[in-house]
Amino acid sequence: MLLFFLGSAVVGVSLGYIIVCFIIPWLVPFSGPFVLLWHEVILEPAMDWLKGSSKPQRMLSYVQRHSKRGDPDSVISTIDIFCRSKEWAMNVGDEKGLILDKLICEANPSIVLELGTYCGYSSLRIARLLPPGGRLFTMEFNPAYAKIAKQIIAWAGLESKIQVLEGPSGDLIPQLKKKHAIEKCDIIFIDHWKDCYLPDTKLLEECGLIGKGTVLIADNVTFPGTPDYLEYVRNSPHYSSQYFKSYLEYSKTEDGLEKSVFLG
Ligand SMILES: C[S@@+](CC[C@H](N)C(=O)[O-])C[C@H]1O[C@@H](n2cnc3c(N)ncnc32)[C@H](O)[C@@H]1O
Ligand SMILES: [Mg+2]
Repeated sequence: MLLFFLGSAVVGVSLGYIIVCFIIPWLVPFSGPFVLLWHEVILEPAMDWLKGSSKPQRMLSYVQRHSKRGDPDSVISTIDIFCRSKEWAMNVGDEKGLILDKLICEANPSIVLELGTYCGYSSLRIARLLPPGGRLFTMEFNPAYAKIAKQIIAWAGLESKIQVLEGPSGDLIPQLKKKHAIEKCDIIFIDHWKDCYLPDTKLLEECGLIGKGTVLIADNVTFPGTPDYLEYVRNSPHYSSQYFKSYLEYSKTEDGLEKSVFLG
């Protein structure tokens, strides 16, 4: 009887070990829902509990230990290394990031608005490519994320180009013209919660912040997906829209960016 229990325990522990160490890591890169479930719902809370810190705090500390201060490219690649080798995070990431870089360079924007800052990864990607005098306004409603983003931005030396606006986009967008003297946005990078893409686009239109030539770049239009937003920009006579296929950040699941130019 004792032998039977001991044998079952050994088999159970071995099976658990194989699942945790081999099967899950093998599955994770291939399945989008699995990436989010494993990293955000299981691994992140476990790491928070074990380390007594949050993932953004661990990312900041990794950046401060491994990147060159004042060098945005070094900070960006250090965050990518952290996310590929340590902990997945919801940055636009290195693969879609290259597409984003190209779209920013093509538009040569003076005023960029970003919806969804998180730790400031995409803010750095965008701001480092702005022409002299160019400014990025980025909105974040989670104060803990905004605090880390400001520290990462300062570490990269880009604080003079980036203004982190704290609060819900729905409240901040109507204040942009008066409070920040913005006439219209040249580029809007949309990367906050997916059900906000469409209402915030319509709000930006109502507030006159989208004008002829404004380029909307929306992340994660395939995964997790933004069907109502895509339906709107792809069928509206006011937009010319194009899909850029890529992969969900730090994974092998298909995702992409949608570029939509406002035609007036
Ligand atoms: C996917 S993350 C942004 C990632 C970032 N753009 C990057 O690539 O590095 C989305 C962020 O948007 C924030 N967020 C979601 N909905 C928001 C809203 N309505 N207003 C302001 N921030 C929002 C979340 O707290 C989260 O930090
Ligand atoms: Mg995203």
